[in-house]
Amino acid sequence: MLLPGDVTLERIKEVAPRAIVLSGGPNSVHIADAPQLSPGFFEYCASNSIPVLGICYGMQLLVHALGGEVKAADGGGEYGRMAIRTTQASALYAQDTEHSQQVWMSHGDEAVRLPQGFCSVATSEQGAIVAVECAERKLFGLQYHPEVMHSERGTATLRQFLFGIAGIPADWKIENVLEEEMQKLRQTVGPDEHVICALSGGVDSTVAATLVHKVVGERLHCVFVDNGLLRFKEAERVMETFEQHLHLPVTKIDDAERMLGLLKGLKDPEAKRKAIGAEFIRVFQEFADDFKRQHGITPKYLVQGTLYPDVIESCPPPGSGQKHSHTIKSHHNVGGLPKDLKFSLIEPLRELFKDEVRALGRLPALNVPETFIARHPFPGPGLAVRVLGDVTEGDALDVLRAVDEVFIQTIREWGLYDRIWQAFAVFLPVRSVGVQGDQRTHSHVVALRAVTSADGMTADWFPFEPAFLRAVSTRICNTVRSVNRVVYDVTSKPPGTIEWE
Ligand SMILES: Nc1ncnc2c1ncn2[C@@H]1O[C@H](COP(=O)(O)OP(=O)(O)OP(=O)(O)O)[C@@H](O)[C@H]1O
Ligand SMILES: O=c1[nH]c(=O)c2[nH+]cn([C@@H]3O[C@H](COP(=O)(O)O)[C@@H](O)[C@H]3O)c2[nH]1
Ligand SMILES: NC(=O)CC[C@H](N)C(=O)O
Ligand SMILES: [Mg+2]
Repeated sequence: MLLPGDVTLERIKEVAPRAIVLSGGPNSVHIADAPQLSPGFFEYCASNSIPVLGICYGMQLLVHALGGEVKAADGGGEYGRMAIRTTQASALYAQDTEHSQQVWMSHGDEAVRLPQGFCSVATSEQGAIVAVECAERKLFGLQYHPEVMHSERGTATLRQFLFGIAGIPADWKIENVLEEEMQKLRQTVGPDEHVICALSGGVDSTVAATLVHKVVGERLHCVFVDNGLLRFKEAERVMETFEQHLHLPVTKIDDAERMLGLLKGLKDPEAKRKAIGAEFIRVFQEFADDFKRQHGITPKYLVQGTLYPDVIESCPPPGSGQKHSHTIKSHHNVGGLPKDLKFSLIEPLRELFKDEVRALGRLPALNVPETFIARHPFPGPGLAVRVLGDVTEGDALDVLRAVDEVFIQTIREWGLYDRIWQAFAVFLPVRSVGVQGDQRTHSHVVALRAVTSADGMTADWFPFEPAFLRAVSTRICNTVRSVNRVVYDVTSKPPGTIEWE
């Protein structure tokens, strides 16, 4: 169960957890209204023998609250890949002292002095204390992020905490999620009510639509929006794939002209995201109004394939109690929704991560075709977050479509598509000088990005062979004549994000 950072001890007692994980967060323990542990927290955990694991900010909070010292790191912090090694036997690492691994970091503060009874059990390459414990009181802290796939032994460490130290049974199953979500739907949607599904051709909305269809049948109406921000021939390809593989009725709505009109002159990434989110909803609203005119009934519900990362990165919804998290970017389907939304949202995947959604879709009960499941994610705001600045300026969208197509086709030809989480091109608002056919050119620069990830929360750049990069760059400059320079993005997340805006 997820509880907000300012949860009261009374609420924790009601929930009666068998273990507590204190998560990371953007704050520093020294900031006046940073989240704190409620009075009596440690006494409650000790008297009920509840193990506590603090991760990143959570570890800093444990150290600070129990009398240790946390300071801004001298070297500026650690972001992305870092090597760590254990320094002594510990419960958290199951007494394994020969333990070194690559982990993912994202912090500017560090513990420099530990509370009484605690010891440091691992340090980073840069010398930071990165794992601490007071095994006797079952208190543990990790400065790095064991929950992300790029932390090599992170899952093993979490398993040791939950199943070894806390003794919790491992009984979470994706089959149960399917059953629970279908049950919720049966209770929510009345027998004569109609439902619209925002369907993009991506993994999430396809799995969501298939799940909802199992419950509401032909009262589900899928809407695919061509917002003018799709990739090369994407609208045709998506409609064709739907027809061949997914036997659900889908209406395609062409909204390109209106969407691009709204984006004209917008440069700020958040302004663009908000405009796109609002326009998506306007299209669904118009579809609902048309439906009412034709059938005399207004669809009340809107299904979206929203995932938990979309919620984490977007503006925390009012009333969610998550006042301590930062808006990284407003995903069009969460933070980009207008305030006067007339639909009730149905988001069966809202608490899941992409790897879990893929597992859900592959369950025999849903049996979503692999062509949807294996697709790279593509964001709803589409190429608008890949053309930096005003997307309507010049030929940016067309150039980007052409480059992206060459990049993806080359990846497929080299047999790399399934080894990459997501790959795409970015149009930069700069020009560079080149020479082609002995002539001077002053042309576009594009960046290529390809990353590995499990859930989009963290990512690493994909290590293409030099021969691939050489081939793809030559092919791009030869076929897309207005591009004379190609660069490859070698930034992990953090410190970057996957998309550039
Ligand atoms: N072009 C579109 N038309 C209709 N709905 C869309 C469109 N693009 C996005 N959406 C809605 O917004 C949601 C979030 O988009 P997102 O890209 O995260 O998910 P997805 O497209 O379903 O899956 P993926 O992440 O694999 O691309 C979708 O699940 C869908 O409900
Ligand atoms: O539907 C979406 N609407 C959005 O507004 C949005 N923004 C980012 N993304 C996708 O989310 C994942 C993480 O992206 P970032 O590292 O760029 O935040 C990556 O897979 C991104 O492509 C979005 N998907
Ligand atoms: N990821 C985190 O929890 C970061 C904690 C804190 N904001 C820091 O930068 O050190
Ligand atoms: Mg998508």
